[in-house]
Amino acid sequence: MRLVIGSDHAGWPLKQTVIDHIRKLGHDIVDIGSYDDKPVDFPDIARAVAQKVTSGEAARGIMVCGTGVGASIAANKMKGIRAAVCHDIHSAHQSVEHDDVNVMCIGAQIVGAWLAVDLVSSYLSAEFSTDEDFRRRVEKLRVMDEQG
Ligand SMILES: O=C[C@H](O)[C@H](O)[C@H](O)COP(=O)(O)O
Repeated sequence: MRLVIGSDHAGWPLKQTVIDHIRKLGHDIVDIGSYDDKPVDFPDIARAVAQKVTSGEAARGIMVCGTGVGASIAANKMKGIRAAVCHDIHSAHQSVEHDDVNVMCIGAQIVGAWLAVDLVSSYLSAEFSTDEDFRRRVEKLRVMDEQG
């Protein structure tokens, strides 16, 4: 899978661990920054991650900020994005299976490296269900994106 990852300064320390893990899993990942602890605004990075996903350049995205919350709010402002903070394994895979989440957000101040890589593995191995209930609900999300 081709992926995109971004972080703000608070997420940056965890980001490289996540990237290394994703590469070991055999995925192709583009790192759009940030690249150090210099303060940056998470909406700018989340927007860039979202654009890579909505353009089709990446199948899914990952954002790492302090809590994952700001990143998910920002990414969800972008049409076509279904972003979620996932700090437990069940949410990491069910968010894809039921909700077709395409940007997973992680808080580097909340989870450690071991949990982060397990979250990412769960997220990447999950597929959107073919169940018509879940398809109908995600279609309603798409309509909300279009019409409010
Ligand atoms: O939801 C927002 C994120 O957790 C940010 O990473 C956080 O607000 C950054 O805070 P600071 O600029 O104090 O490091």
